[in-house]
Amino acid sequence: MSGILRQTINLGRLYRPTYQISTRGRPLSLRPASIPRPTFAYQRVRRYATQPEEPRDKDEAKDKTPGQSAPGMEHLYNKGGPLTNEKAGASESDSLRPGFAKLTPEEEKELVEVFNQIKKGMPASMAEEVEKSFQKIRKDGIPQELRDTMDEVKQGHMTPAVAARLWRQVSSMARKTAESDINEAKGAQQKSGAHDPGAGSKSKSNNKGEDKDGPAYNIKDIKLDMNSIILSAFTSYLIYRLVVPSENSREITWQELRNTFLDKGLVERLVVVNNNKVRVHVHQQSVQAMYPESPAAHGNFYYYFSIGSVEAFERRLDEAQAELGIPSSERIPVQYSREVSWADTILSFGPTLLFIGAIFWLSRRAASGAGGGGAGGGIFGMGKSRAKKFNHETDVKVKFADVAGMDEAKVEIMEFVNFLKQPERFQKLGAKIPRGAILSGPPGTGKTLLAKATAGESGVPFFSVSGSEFVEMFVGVGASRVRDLFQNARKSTPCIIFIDEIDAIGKSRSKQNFGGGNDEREATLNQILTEMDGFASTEQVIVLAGTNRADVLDQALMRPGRFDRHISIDKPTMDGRKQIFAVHLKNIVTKEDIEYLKGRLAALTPGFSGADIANCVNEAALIAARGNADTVMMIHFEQAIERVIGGLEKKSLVLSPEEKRTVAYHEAGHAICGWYFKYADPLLKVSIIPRGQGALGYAQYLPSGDTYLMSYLQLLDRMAMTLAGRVSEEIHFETVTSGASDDFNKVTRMATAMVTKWGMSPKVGYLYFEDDPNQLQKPFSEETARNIDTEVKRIVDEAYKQCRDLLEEKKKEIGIVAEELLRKEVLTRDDLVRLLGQRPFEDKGDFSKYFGGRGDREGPGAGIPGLPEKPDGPVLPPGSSNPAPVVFKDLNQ
Ligand SMILES: Nc1ncnc2c1ncn2[C@@H]1O[C@H](COP(=O)(O)OP(=O)(O)OP(=O)(O)O)[C@@H](O)[C@H]1O
Repeated sequence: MSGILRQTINLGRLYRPTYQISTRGRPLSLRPASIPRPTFAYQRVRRYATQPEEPRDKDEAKDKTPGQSAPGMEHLYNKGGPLTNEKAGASESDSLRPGFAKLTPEEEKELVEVFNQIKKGMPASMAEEVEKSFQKIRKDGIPQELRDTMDEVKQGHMTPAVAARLWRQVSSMARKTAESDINEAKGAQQKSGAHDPGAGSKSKSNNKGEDKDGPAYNIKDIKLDMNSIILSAFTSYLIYRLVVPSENSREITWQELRNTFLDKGLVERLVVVNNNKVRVHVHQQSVQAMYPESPAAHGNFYYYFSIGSVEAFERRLDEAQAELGIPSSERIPVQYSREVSWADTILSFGPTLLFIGAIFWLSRRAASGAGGGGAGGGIFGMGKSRAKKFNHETDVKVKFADVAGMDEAKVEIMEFVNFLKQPERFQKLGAKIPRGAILSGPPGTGKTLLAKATAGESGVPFFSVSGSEFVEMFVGVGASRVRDLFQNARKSTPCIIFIDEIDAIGKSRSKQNFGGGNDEREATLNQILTEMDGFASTEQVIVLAGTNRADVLDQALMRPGRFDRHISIDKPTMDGRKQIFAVHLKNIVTKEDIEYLKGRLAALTPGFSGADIANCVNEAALIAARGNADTVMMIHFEQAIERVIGGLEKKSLVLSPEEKRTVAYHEAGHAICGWYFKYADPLLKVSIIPRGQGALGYAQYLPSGDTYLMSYLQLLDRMAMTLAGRVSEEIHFETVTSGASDDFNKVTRMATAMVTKWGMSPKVGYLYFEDDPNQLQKPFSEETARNIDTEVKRIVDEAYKQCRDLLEEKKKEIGIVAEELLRKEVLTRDDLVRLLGQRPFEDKGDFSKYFGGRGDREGPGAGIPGLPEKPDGPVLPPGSSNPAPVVFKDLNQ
């Protein structure tokens, strides 16, 4: 603004008679020197510093006729030169719109350049539009207020507020231009309508923008008008040019400055910028009078020259002024300024700003995701639920018929299906349907399958998500995903949500806080609780959740109104396994008698989960395919089962003859005990081929059925049988090996359970002690501890004695079996019958049915549920601590 003021004052001064100027003082604000000066001295000021020098003689005046270029600067604005203004005719400036200012020649030139640039490769129609816009700017100029702001920017006052003003003015200009175009078009139309009555009637409807034939205008047209967009772009470009002023200045040399401006008194002041550049501010009116075509005659232009050092520049300037005879009081003012360009500042702060901006943006996005939920919330959609939606028509094809062997669970869950199918049946009696059910059970028992089948039967969409998918490192994301999931579910009611592994988030809050809380998990759990509470009782959203650890779940989840039902799904029974085999055998090509096959396989696979069975069947098919068999045969199934139980055969592991011998006698000891103890499980197979992890030998026993109770005698027989490997080593070798450690582990656990849980020790009594590893203090006294230790030892010793007695007695038989084992590596039940004769006890039930009915009956309740075929305690090589698969694991639970 101050620049503009100064200009007007200068303008006024230029036309004042010289005497006025010489007698009247100048405004104080402009010239700080208030020292009284003689008129002479004042006039000298005019001549050298603020006014063009008057021609000393007429000849000189002739040389300086207006319209001439500054000497030495002709190349800049000669005819056709870059700064000439030949195109801007006087007639065009006459047609300026009120409030508009014309473009300067160099602005116009830049426009031409930009236009030529963007026209390249542009479709003809669009180029035409651009051309039109260009002509419009040339003709109309730009609004004066915009020009003022641009001048302000030029003076170096570019603040965010000025930038915002600029932008507003540019857009307003674009809008006004578009509006004027529209008005012109309307006017033209109305004019033509005046001659044509038909068209006139149409023009009425035009006002409402409803004319179907002619162009209709409304506010949308203005917003999207091509001209306005291009106009905006052009003007923005001009502003850019102003902000980056390289094009609005020209470098000159000291000589040029002297000859062209300094000597002629055209220099108003000099500004030393950043100690390396001097900006020359000239008396614009004087320059305009002397060199009308010079770009310096316009407000937006200045010359500059570079300097090596400020001192050298000052010296030179002093010398020059001294030469010109300028008195020291009237010398050209020199200012010193330090300028940092707007763009440079932004660039230097750029990385920091970018970083701060990125963090701000990310946190905003995360917060919006966490807080707002809804679709697409969160950082990269983080707050969005990852639940997979299955469409009941296309994706969920599972029906209850595909879920075998869990009849009770099916009955329980059937109620949900009925509710989803016929809600009114329940509602009319005022019944509230359970909100959800927790399906708990060991891995692979078909919890997900059952949930899917529920959706398949009810014919509703099914949202499946795992509990761990709610857990993320960002706080609030879990809760947000829960919200999103339930929101989506509500949109597709009736539907079923299935949250697998809910223990990942639903752990008891008091338990998980032990040793440090987890607020994120707690917030997620709270959100689930809230969402489940939030259902209206008529809302048909059923939430099913699966877990292997129902015991760790928060009680709040289990209360009525949330997961009202608790459906426990155990590993399948013999009958269940048969049914599951039947389901999976449907897809297998086999010529075996399916009825017999599924029975035998079920008998062979006690303790298998549904997933194990599915895997076994698939494995059998793979083995058959590997052997190029046409159909899958019994042998393939047996190999598959063995592989699933014992692991892969380790053919690469070569044992020394001594080690092999030890393993053979160890396994023979187990086999003999299994054969001659009444309550031992019937032996199916014994092998000394290393398998799986660290197991050097392997004996497979087969419980005749699913057993739920174990007698003292049964347990004792089993323990004796487990110790048989070590006892056999003791009897047949000089020394013993480390291979029986896993056997001892099992025996100890079994004996401890007998004493502390099953009330089988008269000395300890009928007490139950929880063996919680997190318990810091034992729940019994020192004396009881001592008693437990003594009793455990007594029971193990008893089992040992029983085993030793038998093996001493059957030393010869052990030798026979061991030598045969060394020869054949694998012995089946038939081999044992051949070597030892019929087992002295009768086999019963499924065993006799599916394994030839040979042998004798086995002891009552020989099997333990879930622990059927037992890879016997392995014989480990010395130094190895890797135990064989745990056999009696369930006894401790
Ligand atoms: N009762 C069953 N009838 C038929 N197939 C079954 C049954 N149970 C399990 N399966 C088979 O096992 C596979 C895995 O079962 P599913 O995923 O339902 O187990 P899960 O209990 O959810 O396991 P996890 O607890 O590990 O999530 C099923 O796809 C199916 O092939």
